[in-house]
Amino acid sequence: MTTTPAIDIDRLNVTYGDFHAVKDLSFQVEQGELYALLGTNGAGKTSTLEVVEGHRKASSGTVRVLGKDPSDRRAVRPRMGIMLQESGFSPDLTVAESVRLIGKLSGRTDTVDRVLGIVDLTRKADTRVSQLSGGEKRRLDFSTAVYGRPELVFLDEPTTGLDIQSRDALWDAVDQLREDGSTVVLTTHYLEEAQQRADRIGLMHNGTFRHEGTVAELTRTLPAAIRFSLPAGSPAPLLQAAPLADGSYQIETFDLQTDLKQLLDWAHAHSVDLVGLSAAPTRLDDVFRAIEADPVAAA
Ligand SMILES: Nc1ncnc2c1ncn2[C@@H]1O[C@H](COP(=O)(O)OP(=O)(O)OP(=O)(O)O)[C@@H](O)[C@H]1O
Repeated sequence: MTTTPAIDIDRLNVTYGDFHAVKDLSFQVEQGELYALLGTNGAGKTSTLEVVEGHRKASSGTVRVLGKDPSDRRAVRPRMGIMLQESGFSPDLTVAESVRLIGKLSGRTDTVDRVLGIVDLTRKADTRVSQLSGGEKRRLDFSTAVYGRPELVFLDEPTTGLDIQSRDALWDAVDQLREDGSTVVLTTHYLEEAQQRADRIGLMHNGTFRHEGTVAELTRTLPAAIRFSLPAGSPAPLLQAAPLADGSYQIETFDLQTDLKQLLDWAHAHSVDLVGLSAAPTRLDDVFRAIEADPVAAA
């Protein structure tokens, strides 16, 4: 049985006057997935999400959210929890009043106590928003994503300003939402979070995808690096080891395990110490840097 995707985007375009911010973008987010929409600054992530969240009209293309047109706010809004970068709660309201307001505005059912417990603000229930710290405000923002266990959750830079404990607690709560069946769309510039959490990633640059897939699929687009130095008087290293400016060597490889074994076998056979040996798999950061450094991609 095929299920309807939580988000289905077909040839989306967003223009601002003459400026083409999103260009023929197509992708789907499956139900229950954690999908990270990542990209360079100005890539078009916010423009895309504004259409998906029903805040902006597409210039052209088709967008379906939970099987509906996102501009049909009454049908879609109660089923979505959106944690923006700034939720803009009134500074005069207390934390409990703000959470109650989320319930009224979203139309979902929950209890204020449960939500405050999840975002760890129970002790601040009667504190005014204006008196919260930056991290506490961010946790209050997160209530919008938690209240009433929405089917589809958007997290826009959710952990910015959070200490490590609050970050862990937020991700535990996201795991819980997913266990309850929610689909999660994440945008973040903390790439290691996307690397750890995302089922799939759409990587945008200049209004379109440069890559889309699992972390393994994205990182497979670039070689991994093995680095080492050799003590003076060592024999010449394997052919594919390129000398670097600091006197060390680097082997770039798409088959880290095989090449590392070959290097270790060579060192053993020649009784050579590989000084400062490191073998780093490709990370999402490397894929990003390669996009920014690529003159064709940057055009
Ligand atoms: N209202 C607007 N009018 C004109 N141009 C806009 C408008 N909103 C966004 N843009 C431009 O569209 C492009 C995409 O912007 P968008 O905010 O969607 O990118 P983003 O991927 O979210 O970027 P960032 O990571 O920097 O937040 C940028 O070049 C931006 O300057």
